[in-house]
Amino acid sequence: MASFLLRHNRNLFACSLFGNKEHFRLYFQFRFQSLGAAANMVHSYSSSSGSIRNDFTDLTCPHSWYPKAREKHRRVILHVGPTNSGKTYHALKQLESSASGIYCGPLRLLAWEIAKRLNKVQVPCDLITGQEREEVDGANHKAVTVEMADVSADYQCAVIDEIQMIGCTTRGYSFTRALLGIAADELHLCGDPAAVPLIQEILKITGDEVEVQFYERLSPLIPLNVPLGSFSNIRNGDCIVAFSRKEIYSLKKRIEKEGNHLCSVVYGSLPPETRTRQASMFNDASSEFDVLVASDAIGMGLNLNISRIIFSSTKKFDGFEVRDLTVPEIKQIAGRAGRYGSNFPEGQVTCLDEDDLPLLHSSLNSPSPILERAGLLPTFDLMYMYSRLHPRYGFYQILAHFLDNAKLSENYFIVNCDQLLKVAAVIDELPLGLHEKYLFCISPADMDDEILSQGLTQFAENYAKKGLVRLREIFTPGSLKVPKTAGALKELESIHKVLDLYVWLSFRLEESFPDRELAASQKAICSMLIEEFLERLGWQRPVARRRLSSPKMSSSLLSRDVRQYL
Ligand SMILES: Nc1ncnc2c1ncn2[C@@H]1O[C@H](COP(=O)(O)OP(=O)(O)OP(=O)(O)O)[C@@H](O)[C@H]1O
Ligand SMILES: [Mg+2]
Repeated sequence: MASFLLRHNRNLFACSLFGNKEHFRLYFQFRFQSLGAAANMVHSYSSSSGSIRNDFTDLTCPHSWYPKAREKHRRVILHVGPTNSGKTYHALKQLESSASGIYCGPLRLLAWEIAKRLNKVQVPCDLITGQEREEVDGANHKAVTVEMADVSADYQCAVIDEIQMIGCTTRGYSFTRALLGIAADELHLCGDPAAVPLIQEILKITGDEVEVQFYERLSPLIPLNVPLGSFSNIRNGDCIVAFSRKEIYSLKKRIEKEGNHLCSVVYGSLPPETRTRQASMFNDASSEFDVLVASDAIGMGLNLNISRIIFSSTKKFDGFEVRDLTVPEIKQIAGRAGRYGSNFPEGQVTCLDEDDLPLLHSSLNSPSPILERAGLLPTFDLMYMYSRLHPRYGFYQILAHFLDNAKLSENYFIVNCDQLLKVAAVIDELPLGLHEKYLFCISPADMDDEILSQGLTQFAENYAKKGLVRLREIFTPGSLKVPKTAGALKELESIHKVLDLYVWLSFRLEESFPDRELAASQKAICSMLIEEFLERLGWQRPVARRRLSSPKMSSSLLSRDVRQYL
């Protein structure tokens, strides 16, 4: 029975994640309600049109996918205003004082920050992300990344942070799911005022009660009229923002060569635990790492001890083209300077290049464009029901059909599914059930990363062959080394992502990916080696400040296939 369900149920990971019978029971209840809701939707569609039956691509009523939330009359409070205006702070106050609750954030770093904060004020809080599960005794609260929001549980209070990400072209659907699906008496949404009209429009149909609270910035943010000038003008508390790994490392080297500062670095593809430690070192006034070089990975909600943001450029490559930063991007990033309660009561913002100043100034003075639509992805249940009508279709065809034929109301768009389609194209020939294919497709695998794509393919192939994937089949004995070049560093980051993917799969297909602990320990070694590289890079003070010593590695290396990249 259990293995059957593993093969067919998208939300089962919630059961293996929370792992008890009660959740199993709730899960079934939810699942059948959900299927029932979708079936009703189909029925009403066919009866109203008379001609089209079983149109599972009708996504015009996504609120009806979440019957548990629809049973509630939710009080929804929108906390909106500029960055650093106390939006999250006020929502968290409500969460802290509630008997049970959930915080959903866009970043693992934010979920970690909130879990730590709640536990510190004696509100036991679990931390759940796609790859972590830290349970605290007696916890009735959870801090999660938004993808992990549990729409089958009942909460007194819920917070969805950075709600404007509902318009994100890739992750928007997770925010929509949380917005429509979380069954809470009180739902607090924090973010940019640009999201207000859309949220109000979407929630008109749910019967929820919506109120809006506006906030003002708590400490001043001053756009400077002059660029940085010489690197000798860098000072304690500065954060330089750059948009490529190469530039981040070159800036770190350049600043450290001047001899007065040490730089922490934070960027998206660093292991999250490394990012957290780098950010903590920078935040710690007693540490020697007093300057931060970061990508826009710092741009959301984080509270860092930054006095001045310096944009190395106001253009970035977004995967398709080099384009100007948008108004919300500039405001979010600049908003990290001079956080209320930090070491710097006033924030400043400038650029390296004088030519970038006009865009910086105009963006800081402009409102973000009003959000028009929220992201959506067809649920697994809908795709499953559609697949039963077309048993010969692979997952790729099913997904492509939904993308081409989905009917949407004007408040929604279907998110960019390029990554899902890339994975589907690779695994569709394997003898896997639809749910298993779906899982591999939504896993955190960037198919443009060659090592990661190869890791995912090997996991899927081994799983299809034997139903069991031992990490040692993918990794062979050997030794990971401290990278010596930027290229080797990038490869180690990718290896970390392969291990991360194993851990992610182990939470969803628990019996088939049994080596979670081994994968987690290898991830930790990767992070330590990367951190060692970061410490060795650039100018160093003579005193060893190493906080982490690399353990002797006995075994664990990538198999021949992946090792060729080392
Ligand atoms: N009333 C308050 N008393 C004490 N500290 C506060 C108060 N309001 C906000 N803060 C602190 O100010 C900082 C910024 O607040 P918060 O993170 O809530 O801002 P925000 O509006 O959510 O910003 P962002 O848009 O960047 O997420 C945080 O460190 C928070 O703890
Ligand atoms: Mg916030």
